[in-house]
Formats: sequence, C-alpha cells, structure tokens
Amino acid sequence: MTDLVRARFPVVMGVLNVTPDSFSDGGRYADLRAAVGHGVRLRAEGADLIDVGGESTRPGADRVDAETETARVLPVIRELAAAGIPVSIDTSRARVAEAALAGGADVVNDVSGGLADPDMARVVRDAGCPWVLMHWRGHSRQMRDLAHYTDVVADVRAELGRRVDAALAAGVAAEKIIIDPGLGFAKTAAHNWELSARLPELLDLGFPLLFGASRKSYLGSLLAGPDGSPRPTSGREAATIATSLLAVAAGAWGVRVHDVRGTVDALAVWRATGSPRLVP
Ligand SMILES: Nc1nc2ncc(COP(=O)(O)O)nc2c(=O)[nH]1
Repeated sequence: MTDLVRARFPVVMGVLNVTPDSFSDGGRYADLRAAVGHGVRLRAEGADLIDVGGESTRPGADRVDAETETARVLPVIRELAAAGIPVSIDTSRARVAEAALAGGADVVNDVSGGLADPDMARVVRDAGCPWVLMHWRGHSRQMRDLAHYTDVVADVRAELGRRVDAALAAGVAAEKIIIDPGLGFAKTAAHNWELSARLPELLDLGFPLLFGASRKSYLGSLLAGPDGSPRPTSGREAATIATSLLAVAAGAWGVRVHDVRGTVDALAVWRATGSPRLVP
C-alpha cells in the first residue's frame, strides 16, 4: 500500500466503528457482513482508508478487554484488506494494533498518542507503519475532569510535542508520524473551537495533522434548537463538512469522517475552486 502519510492530500479517513456503543453509529456495524459492506461502501464513495475501531471512546464509555476488541476488529480488517482496501486500526492497545497489522491493517490510529500502552511504539516501529498520535489525557471515564488548560492550543501543542519526542526516541521514523488535536477528548466545546481556529500553531510541529470533528457533540451544541436541545448526531453532517473543509484549507493533512461522500464532494468543490488556503 502506498505510504498514505505523504502520498495523498487531503486524506479522507472513513469511520467504521464495530462497537455496540459508539456515540453516533453504535451497534449498526457490529455484524461482520454489515461492517464489511459499510467499509466497501465508504471506499467506493472515495475514502482513502477505513478506520476500524472496536472500543467506544465516547465520554463515559465502559472499556472492553483486548480479546473482545480484537475479536470485533480482526475479521473486518482481514476482509477489507483482502479486498485491497487500506485500513487503519483505531486502538490504544499494542496487542490489538499488532494483531490488526498482521491481519492487513496499514496504519495505527492511537487516540492515546502512545500514552495508554507503552508497547505501542515498539509495535509501530517494527511494523514501519504510519502512526496517528492523537492528543489525549485519559480514558473515557476520566476525560471530563481533565479538560483544564492555560491556553488549550499551546498546551495541546506542547503535550503532542512530547508524544512525538517519545515516539522518535523509541525509533519510530518521523515520516510515519501524524498528529491529531483530539477534538472532544478532555476538551470542552470552547476548546474544540479554539483548536479548530488555530490549527496552524499545531501544524508548526511539522507533522501531518488529522482532524476528527465528525458528528461530535460540540457540533450538536452549536446547532442547538430553540429549546436548547442539541442537534441529533444525524443532523450534524453539514457542520462536519464545513469544519472539515476549513481544517483542510488551514492545512490539515486529512479528515476522519462518517459521511465520506459528502466530504469528498465538498473537497471536490474546494479543489475546483483552486484549493484556497486560510492564511493565519
Ligand atoms: N485520530 C482520531 N481517532 C478518533 N477515534 C475516535 C473518535 C471518536 O469518535 P467516533 O466515536 O465517531 O469514532 N475520534 C477520533 C479523533 O478525533 N481522531
């Protein structure tokens, strides 16, 4: 598989959660046939790779053990890989990542940025695969209490910088590293918007940046109804496309989305308009 980190811009990562409890699509693809069918569909709609996750990371979600997580993702990854579809494994566990890579995954998407499992760096280094280091401060049950920053962009930049340094020190090649601000992970809506508005300060770290806003609750709050009730997840696609496009215009390397078709269409418009850039 071509090295996605450098070969494409912007990369569209299609979300495939094979979990019963993910916040926006939980349970829909828990069945193997349904999951593989959805991955094939996302690829046909233009996804550059399919991000397969077996453990919900939504705030407050219960953790599952490595065996359960592996049992959920591996059959799906094997079939997608066998069909020639590039796959990333969305996991913070080294054992799950190792099994997924052996099953044909091409990229490790680690929401913990290597913090949750000290063995992840070895797995990634030995595989020579791209590694998404997302900004993270703790598992789902702790996240809400950890959303305290002096300057969220400066703090996220510094903490991501430390994760990059740790990866490099463990022998991971710099050209395999992708960073991600971790929208919604130990962050309030205000933090998410501040990070979205100041992406160039994260890009200054010198690594491709993956932007993952798709259907997240801060978009629901932005679009709340007159009674203050948040917009349901199904009604957040336009906002997702808008913020994803703005992130690409600001220099993001890729976007992680549920609605691949809409995002690909929006990026086609952006390219047809000469790929305008937001200048900080
Ligand atoms: N790299 C990366 N991975 C992620 N995995 C899961 C979720 C949670 O969203 P989901 O439940 O829709 O998958 N968000 C991210 C993200 O923002 N970045």
